[in-house]
Amino acid sequence: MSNTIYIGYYFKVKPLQPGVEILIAELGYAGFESFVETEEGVTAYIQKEEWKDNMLDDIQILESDEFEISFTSEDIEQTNWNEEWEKNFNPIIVDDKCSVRAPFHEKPDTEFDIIIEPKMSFGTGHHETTHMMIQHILKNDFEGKSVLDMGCGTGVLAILAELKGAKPLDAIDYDNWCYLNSLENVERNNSKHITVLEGDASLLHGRHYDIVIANINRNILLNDMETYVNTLNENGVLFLSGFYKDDISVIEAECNKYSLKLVDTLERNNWVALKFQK
Ligand SMILES: C[S@@+](CC[C@H](N)C(=O)[O-])C[C@H]1O[C@@H](n2cnc3c(N)ncnc32)[C@H](O)[C@@H]1O
Repeated sequence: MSNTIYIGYYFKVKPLQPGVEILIAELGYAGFESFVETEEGVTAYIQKEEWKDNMLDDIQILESDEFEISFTSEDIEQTNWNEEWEKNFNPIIVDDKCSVRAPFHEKPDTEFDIIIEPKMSFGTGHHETTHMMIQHILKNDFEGKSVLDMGCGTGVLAILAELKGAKPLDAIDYDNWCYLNSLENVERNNSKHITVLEGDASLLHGRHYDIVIANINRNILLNDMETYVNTLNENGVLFLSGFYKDDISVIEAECNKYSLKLVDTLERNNWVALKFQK
């Protein structure tokens, strides 16, 4: 193990749920790499050289009146993340049909069983947006469809889409950790039709899909929407998440510009996941 020094930020969150989930998502977007949840709060880690003094400025939940959040920080030696995860990562089951678990959990009795090496990537199914995207995939037809999972994190959504019969599939993430973790998970789940790529929307030129799944965040989605739409086949379907209920109008307006129609909305703890039809 290297001697990388991390800054560990320990946040106490009251009330814990759903505050802790929102906090983790916002810290993840800000650049924190790893999180360990306990019953009292969450410790967020970032490499010392990645830390910038203004990093907490955009964490909206810290300004919220709904939650009381205090934090302390300290320099720490690199932790064995897997060990920490093993202590704190519970399997999840979505709609009695799909389990997402780590290799060290017992196999549940579900139609779809996905094994994720948790490590540091987003996408263990615990976040509301991943949960709702799994629900969308479960209730839609993927048989024989070509699929793009943009911002794939652990690759969980692409893996489920393949289990539902989709092929071929591309899973793309601009983060090297997520790219490597997706490769590992694709192999572990024996997903034969998924190609994992490292990069962003600039990779999409000349590629076409029946279904595009993108659980990223409001600003990236707005910025890259035209590229997503151009990559979508006629009558294609676009699933979007990574933003709050309040953002629906701006996301829908952007989609309407390209004649995409909002046909289904899921909501969970103020987060939403939308289905658009081309
Ligand atoms: C909210 S996570 C979703 C992960 C996974 N798809 C899930 O549903 O759990 C967003 C992912 O998008 C990636 N990402 C953010 N901006 C991106 C961009 N411009 N292009 C590609 N990936 C991006 C992040 O690295 C992160 O893994």
